[in-house]
Amino acid sequence: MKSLLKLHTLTLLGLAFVANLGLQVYLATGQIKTWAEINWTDVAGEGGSAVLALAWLIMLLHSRPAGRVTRLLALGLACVFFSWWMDTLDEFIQLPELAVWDNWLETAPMPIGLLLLTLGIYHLNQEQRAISQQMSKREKGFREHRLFDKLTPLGAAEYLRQQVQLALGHAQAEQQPLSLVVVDLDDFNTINQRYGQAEGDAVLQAMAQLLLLNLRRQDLLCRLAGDRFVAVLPNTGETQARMIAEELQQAVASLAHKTAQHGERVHLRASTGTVMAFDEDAEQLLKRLNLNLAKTKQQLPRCA
Ligand SMILES: Nc1nc2c(ncn2[C@@H]2O[C@H](COP(=O)(O)OP(=O)(O)OP(=O)(O)O)[C@@H](O)[C@H]2O)c(=O)[nH]1
Repeated sequence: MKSLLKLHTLTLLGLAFVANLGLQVYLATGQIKTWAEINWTDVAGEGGSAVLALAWLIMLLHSRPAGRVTRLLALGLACVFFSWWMDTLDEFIQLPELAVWDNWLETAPMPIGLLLLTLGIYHLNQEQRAISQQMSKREKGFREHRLFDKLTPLGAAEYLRQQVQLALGHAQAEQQPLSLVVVDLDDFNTINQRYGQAEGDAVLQAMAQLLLLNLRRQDLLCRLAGDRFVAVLPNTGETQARMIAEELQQAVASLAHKTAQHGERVHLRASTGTVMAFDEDAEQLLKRLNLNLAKTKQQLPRCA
């Protein structure tokens, strides 16, 4: 309540001043009614409405940040309150028969207040729409964020599937070849075991950077899972894809990654696989790519 008073002192003081001014004008020009002359049903109806309008105003000021919408709604409610307040006052104070100005004081603020409230609600509606748009953008951003790998700056498996599907569409439309290359570290598990998970993470991050450096601008690199990376190569036939795979394999073997703890060189080796797209969907193409890699892996001598 204290903070509410601090923030909206002027509004509330202004309203208290105007309400008091109305009371003083009525007291100066009229006469206080006797108990018997007071219509208590009117007092309850008009006074109750005034109290409610004041309660709405306080709740509004308490819950909304300062700004145009709050100003319009607050002013509107203040006018409505004032109108009902003056209405209530004349239940207690008898004004001269000939006075007409009191009608203006009671009636005029009401339509002005309702007009301001309408304007306020209109702008509130606009404000809500803008907020909803912002929220849905954020939600989309969040959903897309989930498509990206947390360790490397690369797209993750779902993103890869989506991009392969798109690339297949483009390749078909442009009658151009499309190939995929998979690069998978050999015995990566041993690196984790020997140097720890954190060092394993560092190796995967270095791998991502290294592969990116060795690919062309038009290629897209994603992390399919664990130590498995897939590059989507547009406008690339099988022979060229094999050459790129070979280069990537050599780059991995030449990488002199040093451990963070003792600066020890970690010797890396990778197996690769390639596929060129035919008349198939992303799922089938990736399956073929994984099978191709599995065949290569089978031929590897197993490390102890
Ligand atoms: N440090 C680290 N390890 C991971 C991450 N994701 C998966 N791994 C580990 O990577 C290892 C992958 O094991 P495997 O699929 O057997 O691969 P590999 O040891 O390279 O064996 P081959 O591929 O057959 O040569 C598992 O031990 C996983 O726990 C990660 O984000 N960080």
